[in-house]
Amino acid sequence: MTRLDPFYLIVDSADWIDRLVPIGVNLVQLRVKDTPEYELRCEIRRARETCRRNGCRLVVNDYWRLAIEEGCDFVHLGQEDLVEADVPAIRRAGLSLGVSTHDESELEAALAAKPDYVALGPVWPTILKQMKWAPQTPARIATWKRAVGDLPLVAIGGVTVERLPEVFANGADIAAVVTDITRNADPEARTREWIAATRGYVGTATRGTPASIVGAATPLCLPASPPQGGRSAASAGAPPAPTNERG
Ligand SMILES: Cc1ncc(COP(=O)(O)OP(=O)(O)O)c(N)n1
Ligand SMILES: Cc1ncsc1CCOP(=O)(O)O
Repeated sequence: MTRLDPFYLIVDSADWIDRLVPIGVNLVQLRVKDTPEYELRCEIRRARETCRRNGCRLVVNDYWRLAIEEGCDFVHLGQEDLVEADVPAIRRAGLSLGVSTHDESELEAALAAKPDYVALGPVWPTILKQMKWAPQTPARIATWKRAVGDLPLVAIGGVTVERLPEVFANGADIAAVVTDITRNADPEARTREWIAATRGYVGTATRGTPASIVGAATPLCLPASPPQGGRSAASAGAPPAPTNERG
């Protein structure tokens, strides 16, 4: 069991990971949308190598098959992804699992999958994406923490450095962030602020397998270009990938 860092950065490219992880990020999610598989595989591979070099845990959002194939050790699934995913296969491959929740029935479904963390969101309004759910409010973090007990609880949605004391005071173990960093005028400086503001909360969340023991190094991809014959070099010789790689 390793500790999950209380600062959980979520970004949409390996470029962001190259830029921010070396500053001292210990837990990062690659959340890429609407990208062809060959590019995704390259993004995951680059992200994984940067994280490996910097001792950072990499969580791959949605694409659990690619995460397994690329030797990653942590995936995040939303509720729809969870229904479609082969959770036993994820576990057999040794990956840890985080799951999104927005209401009680989703929490029940998430807990049934025996995840390594549960995420609650959006705690505050978010500008990242349209949400079907009203903001949960910080008080709801406390309700969720009572329900999940020792399981690490991630608070997500509208979280800023200034809101961190409220996030942790209500029982979250981990605060996840996108736009407070990526849309800041100085993302590097904001990342440093996040790191400083979360150090006092290190040591509460402990699920997951050490990154260092999972997956072997594989070559990085060349800059994204469509593979010959529609398959990436990494897939050549491997069994045909399912048409829908999304977890
Ligand atoms: C830590 C964390 N929490 C929640 C989410 C949202 O996941 P999901 O519900 O699958 O929505 P998308 O990210 O796919 O838009 C997350 N990615 N990470
Ligand atoms: C992906 C996601 N799921 C719940 S809230 C959210 C967005 C988080 O982004 P931000 O930190 O910018 O509000």
